[in-house]
Amino acid sequence: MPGGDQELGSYYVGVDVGTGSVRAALVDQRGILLAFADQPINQWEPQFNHHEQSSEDIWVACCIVTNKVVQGIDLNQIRGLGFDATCSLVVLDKQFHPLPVNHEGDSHRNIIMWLDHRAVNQVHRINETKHSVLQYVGGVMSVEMQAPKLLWLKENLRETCWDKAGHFFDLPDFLSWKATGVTARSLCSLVCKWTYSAEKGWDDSFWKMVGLEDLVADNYSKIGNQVLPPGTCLGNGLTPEAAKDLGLPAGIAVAASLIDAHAGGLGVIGADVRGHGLACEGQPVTSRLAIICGTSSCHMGISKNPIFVPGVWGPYFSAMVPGFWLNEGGQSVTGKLIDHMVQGHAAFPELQAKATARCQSIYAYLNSHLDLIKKTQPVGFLTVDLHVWPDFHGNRSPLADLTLKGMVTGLKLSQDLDDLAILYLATVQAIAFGTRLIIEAMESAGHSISTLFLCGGLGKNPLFVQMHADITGMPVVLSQEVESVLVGAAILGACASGDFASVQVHLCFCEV
Ligand SMILES: Nc1ncnc2c1ncn2[C@@H]1O[C@H](COP(=O)(O)OP(=O)(O)O)[C@@H](O)[C@H]1O
Ligand SMILES: O=C(CO)[C@H](O)[C@H](O)COP(=O)(O)O
Repeated sequence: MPGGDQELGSYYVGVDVGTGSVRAALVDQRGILLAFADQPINQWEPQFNHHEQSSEDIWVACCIVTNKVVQGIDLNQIRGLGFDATCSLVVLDKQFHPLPVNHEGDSHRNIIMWLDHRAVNQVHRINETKHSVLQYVGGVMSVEMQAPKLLWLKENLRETCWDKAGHFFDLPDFLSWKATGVTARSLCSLVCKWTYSAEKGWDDSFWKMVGLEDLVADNYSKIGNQVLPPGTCLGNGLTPEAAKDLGLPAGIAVAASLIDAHAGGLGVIGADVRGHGLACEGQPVTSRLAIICGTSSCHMGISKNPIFVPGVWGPYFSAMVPGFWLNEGGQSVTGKLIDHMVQGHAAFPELQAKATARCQSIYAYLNSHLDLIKKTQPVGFLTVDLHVWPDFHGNRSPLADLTLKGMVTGLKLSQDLDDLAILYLATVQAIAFGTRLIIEAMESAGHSISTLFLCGGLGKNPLFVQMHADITGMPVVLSQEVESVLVGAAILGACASGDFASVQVHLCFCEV
């Protein structure tokens, strides 16, 4: 965060709500992380492909982690707060109380998560309209976006949810509302998940054509009719009530939010890499692809002019870096797929026992086990006759086909730890090949990508990083600060405070 004229000793708090946990960090004016805390969050899967969370649970987790990271510091030094979160749909009634998004009527579960695929029929009908807004989501709307989920609620929970609803928020916007009482939405969420255009606003004809004309009738008050760029200071800042919950001073600046992948992208893509001897030094920022790898992977590439990439979301104007167009490729399950493959294997209990005995994570153990069994060949060759197709939850990009399923070929009768390690390797390789397909699609449409900037939980796995470098043939740059998504969130708070005019960041890097 260069160029600020703020006093030394100013701090910013970033809060990152991922799929599996909430994290907070205290960050100083150089972008250095001084304190970190995390807290797991609940998920419910009441039926196959229905994934739900609770906005109350998530707020409580935000409060726990924020209170922890500011312990022991002078609260007067905290100047700003920024949130990022997954793009899940939060439903509240007209008095801002949670409404159920399920047939059981459990209003605690008031979030349809981003990876929920209940609205298959609805998204199919939306895509059949071939409406022009679909050009800006790669030509095909994803079931993971908000319009199909809203239509599902209208068609399936009319009385218990739809008719009572007063506010539909993207999760990042719910958090900024909860902190400030301001219902303005971030340009990032509305552009990327709700079909809003930064240049033209809402398109009434789309909502009318898909059967959601009621949202137009009340001038979009339920889904947002005040839209602000990420990093804009909201209202009068942190309310006294939210300040008490979070353990922060009332009135500090709170920023309009970002979706989590976009915060990660912001945390790494504009980095000043001078002096580290990196191959990308001197190359334009548009040659960088930020990949944010957690439960899912998101591939964020920016351009000066709009680029239409079939099967890749966008182009979205100013949704991540102001003044640039964004294309967002993605794989719906990556970390979740690796966990699924490893935890479902017959040798998983043995793996857990052996990793625990060595005080290692299961992934560190598996990586060293692969090194043991690879003999003289490079580790990647262990999978010459075992292959995984990774679309266990459909394909987000570039095929944009939610009906696709996963596949494993080359299985044998044995199920020992060697087999588990090799299956894990094949899964990681399949995910990296998916990234390569996304890059190829982006390049055929006009992007020119030469370096990958990787962050998120999977960035902590050296095998995952190395396979991405080997399979794409591109250098992978990692931030020395592994929690880049949190740095992105804190940058928002720093901008909202007025201490910084831009969202650029200085970090240290190493190259794979
Ligand atoms: N140290 C690590 N080594 C290997 N994998 C890791 C490590 N830490 C996290 N992961 C993997 O990263 C994924 C979660 O990443 P994270 O960014 O925390 O997700 P989310 O933001 O979706 O909650 C999980 O699949 C987990 O197994
Ligand atoms: O759609 C997305 C971003 O546009 C993400 O996939 C979604 O927000 C989940 O993120 P994560 O895998 O980090 O939990």
